[in-house]
Amino acid sequence: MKQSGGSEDQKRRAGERAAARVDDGAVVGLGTGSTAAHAIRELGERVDAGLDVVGVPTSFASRELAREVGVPLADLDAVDGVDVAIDGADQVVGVHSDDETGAASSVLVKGGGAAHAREKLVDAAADAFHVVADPSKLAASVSVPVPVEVLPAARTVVADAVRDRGGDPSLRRADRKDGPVVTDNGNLVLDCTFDAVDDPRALATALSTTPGVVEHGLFVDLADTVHVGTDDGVDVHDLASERS
Ligand SMILES: O=C[C@H](O)[C@H](O)[C@H](O)COP(=O)(O)O
Repeated sequence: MKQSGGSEDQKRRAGERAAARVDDGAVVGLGTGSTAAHAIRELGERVDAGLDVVGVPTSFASRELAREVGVPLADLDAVDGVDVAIDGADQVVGVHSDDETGAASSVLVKGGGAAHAREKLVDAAADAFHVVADPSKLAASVSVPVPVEVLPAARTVVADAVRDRGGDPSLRRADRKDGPVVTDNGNLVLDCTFDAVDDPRALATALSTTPGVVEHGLFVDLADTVHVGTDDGVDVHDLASERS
């Protein structure tokens, strides 16, 4: 499921640039995935150099990495708010590296690592949500499967509901375990392929209102800034200012 055509250097540039924007004293949402990991490592370096931050992890993996690099941690319900979240994406729709189209709105597809439920919770709670990506993630429309985390007992009824909307749900299987991927929350993931997603907002609402769905991977208009690491720098798309 997890694929990215981007290079590690591109991801590192994006992650480091976003981490460089974190102010002293901030509560920081720590995203999941290989690109967000670069931001967490950079935050660790900055903590070593004296930066005072508290990280709110979005997954077992981001918690482990933050512990390893020395970023102090707190749970979401133990902080007064989240100042900034830094997170990756499997696809960033509506932002183009050549600025062919405006970036007044954006849709992210997340959940390639099955972390999207906690990611959405933390990213949406943040005053500023910085996405970190490489150019391979940019797309004109949603063209990757949409991950849907479901209660285990709901997998067949949610799969039926997805089919009713023209989607093709597939239970995510584990790589090195027989059976399905089980999320950090003890749930299952349906990867839902749609031929065309003409109205991502409508699909997001439909999925959110389907009983048994814990969370889906469509993040509509949540991102404030997208940092796209390139071969020689970082393209920064400030969506918040373009929306206002
Ligand atoms: O569940 C995982 C997350 O949504 C990740 O942020 C997303 O899959 C992107 O990961 P990566 O930066 O490794 O491509």
